[in-house]
Amino acid sequence: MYRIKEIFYTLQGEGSHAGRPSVFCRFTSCNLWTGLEKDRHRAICKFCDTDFVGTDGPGGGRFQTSVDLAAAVAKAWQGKPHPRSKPYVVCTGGEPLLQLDQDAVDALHAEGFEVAIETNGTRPAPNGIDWICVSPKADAEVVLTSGHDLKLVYPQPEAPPERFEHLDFDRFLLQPMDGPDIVANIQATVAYCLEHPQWQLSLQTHKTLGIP
Ligand SMILES: C[S@@+](CC[C@H](N)C(=O)[O-])C[C@H]1O[C@@H](n2cnc3c(N)ncnc32)[C@H](O)[C@@H]1O
Ligand SMILES: Nc1nc2[nH]cc(C(=O)O)c2c(=O)[nH]1
Ligand code: SF4
Ligand SMILES: [Mg+2]
Repeated sequence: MYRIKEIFYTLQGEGSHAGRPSVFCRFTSCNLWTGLEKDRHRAICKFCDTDFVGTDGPGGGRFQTSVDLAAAVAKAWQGKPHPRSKPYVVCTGGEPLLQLDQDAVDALHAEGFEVAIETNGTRPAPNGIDWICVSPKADAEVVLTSGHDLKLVYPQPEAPPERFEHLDFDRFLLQPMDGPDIVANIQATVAYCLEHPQWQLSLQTHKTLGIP
């Protein structure tokens, strides 16, 4: 059984696929925060911008089988078929790797999707995921040490970018931490990238665009 907060169609807002039409499948629950505001101060990850509690969002629910889940994702896709572009699903959360298993990846592929994931990197991934974005958190060990994007929210004083530079990723991105200090964080992120060109800026474009 898969517990899903919401399933929706939008543009990928962040990372190296920003702008790509995508179905977002947001898994309920995270291993680094309960998702409740009363617990935020003692969470391992304290800056989360997302509601991943429950199954009550648009398209959310409990899906008994991987085939049911993949069918719901396919139903959410609104793009016209094209020979050179597959439908694209981004599994996120919450922490998707608490639930996303080999069956679910295979069922999404069987529905014709290219499968992407946004993860905190603290759990191993099933085989065959087409695009892996790991976003490390200061106080949580990364076990998923290879993938496509390494997207670090910046600044996290206990997680400087140098700590991750040796990992096996195609791209290294810094994403300004949203919250009360967003203006200063954008400035600091731009300055860091200009000095360390192995890092590139990732903005959360969906927030500026006012889309989900
Ligand atoms: C909500 S998380 C869900 C996936 C997974 N749990 C993770 O942390 O990667 C999706 C993305 O949003 C980023 N994120 C969360 N809160 C943020 C914030 N306040 N500012 C910038 N990025 C944030 C995460 O680092 C991650 O890259
Ligand atoms: N448009 C859009 N792009 C995103 N990229 C990663 C997101 C996430 O919450 O994982 C996200 C999101 O919530 N919306
Ligand atoms: S690991 Fe991801 S989902 Fe969990 S609290 Fe942090 S940003 Fe939110
Ligand atoms: Mg988000």
